[in-house]
Amino acid sequence: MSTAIVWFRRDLRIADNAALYQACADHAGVVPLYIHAPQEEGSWQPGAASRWWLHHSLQALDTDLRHRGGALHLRRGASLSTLLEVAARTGADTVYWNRSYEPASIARDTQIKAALREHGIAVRSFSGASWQEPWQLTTLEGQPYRVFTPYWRKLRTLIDASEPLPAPARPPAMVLDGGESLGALDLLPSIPWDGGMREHWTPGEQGARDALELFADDAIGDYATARDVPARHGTSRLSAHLHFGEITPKQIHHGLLTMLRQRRADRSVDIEPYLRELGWREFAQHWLYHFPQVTNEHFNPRFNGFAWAAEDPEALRRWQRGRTGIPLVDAGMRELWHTGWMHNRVRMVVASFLTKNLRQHWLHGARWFWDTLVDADLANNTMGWQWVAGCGVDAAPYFRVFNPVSQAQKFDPKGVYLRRWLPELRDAPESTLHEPWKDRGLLQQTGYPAPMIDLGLSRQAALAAYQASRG
Ligand SMILES: Cc1cc2nc3c(=O)[nH]c(=O)nc-3n(C[C@H](O)[C@H](O)[C@H](O)COP(=O)(O)OP(=O)(O)OC[C@H]3O[C@@H](n4cnc5c(N)ncnc54)[C@H](O)[C@@H]3O)c2cc1C
Repeated sequence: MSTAIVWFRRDLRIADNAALYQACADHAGVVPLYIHAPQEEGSWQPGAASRWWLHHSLQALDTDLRHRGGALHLRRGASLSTLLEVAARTGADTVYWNRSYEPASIARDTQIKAALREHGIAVRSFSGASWQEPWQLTTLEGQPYRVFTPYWRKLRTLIDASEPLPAPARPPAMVLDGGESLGALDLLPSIPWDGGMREHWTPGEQGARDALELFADDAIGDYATARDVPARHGTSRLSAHLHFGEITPKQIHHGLLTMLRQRRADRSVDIEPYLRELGWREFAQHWLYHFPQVTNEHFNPRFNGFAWAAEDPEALRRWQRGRTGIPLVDAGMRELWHTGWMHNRVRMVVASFLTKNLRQHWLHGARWFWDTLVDADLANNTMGWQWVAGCGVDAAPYFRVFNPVSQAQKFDPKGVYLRRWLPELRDAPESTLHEPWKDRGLLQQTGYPAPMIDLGLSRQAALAAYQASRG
């Protein structure tokens, strides 16, 4: 009887899992294994919110495997020695995995593949949760893409809505004793600050499917406009599920079309704007694959001489806590703290405020997001921060400084989002809600802070710094 190990990593699902599917087809015994080895993720080890999600996602995967007569074998320690040990114990002759594309994972997996082969153990790796491998698309000149639109045009021609792989017909039924308990991985916070996350999220494959159904029922119809309204549940909220590989773009595409066919007499729903956003995710992976240094360095070297302000711990603290005195910035930062997620438009606004009005280096923001986002993703987060800061790929020009007041007036005119996250301003009249500093009495009564910085003057200072850095 031949035995294989399926090494789960960022693919915590059973359906549309090529590694699992193939291992179950080719081997009588299959050991589903997860190795907790955060030290192998370089300088970007998972933050607190990601660890919380991971705990629950592993639990969900284990439950699903148990329903099929298997169990997730949990270990911690170095991946290579653990794989060798589990292979020796079970007699496994092949290790299966789905690829991850972050620089540290690529380096580690290359090494592990070679070492396993030296030990006579075969390795079969499969495409991760993406439409294309990040190295597959190139420009006509054979170069990586640096502009999204042509990248997406090309990628779109390669995407079809074919059916994703089902769960394996013969499930992995091999149960090993002697692993770690989930609790022993120490992923949950010791102080219970995770109530808001529990309220908002259901990690795991079923949670991802439910989120997709909700999106198909409620929001896909007017996604193109509603996606910019932070008070609405107008986006799919699938980012963390995608990051942990609980669902794939292929499943989303096929699933949406199927659900729309089943539920709607009206066939006119256009899912293209949504697919395009998934394209940004893939563009980020492509970019990070070709330019791995960007996690810590400006992509545009012109910014190497930029005069970022000195690190200001007090300013950073006010931004992190949502006490800047600028309502949309504070609402977003508090949404993040409470739920582990922030609406995309508000992410752009808070990032612009930090990197332009406060002129703090984008890495300070990227690190905070890394620790607090349930969807913290090295490619997307790095691209998002560098894009807003102006130094990234296909980035917003530096002089585009988001004005948090006009953004709130445009996308949250009645202040529904602001009132939701800023209890101090819940009863503020619409006339002053967006600029509460215009009513000193309101600030005194409510304790909401005065703005920590003048938006107009700080914008001018940022633009002057940018001009100076260009020489
Ligand atoms: C400063 C900043 C930091 C960000 N950090 C992250 C991060 O760590 N992880 C993360 O997943 N996204 C990040 N984003 C991108 C985006 O904000 C989130 O993907 C989105 O808000 C997630 O919500 P959703 O799933 O409802 O999105 P939807 O609008 O439903 O989009 C569907 C999916 O498309 C992908 N997507 C959408 N917008 C983008 C984008 N701009 N760039 C890349 N992929 C995108 C995501 O996988 C998302 O789940 C960041 C954006 C900014 C401006």
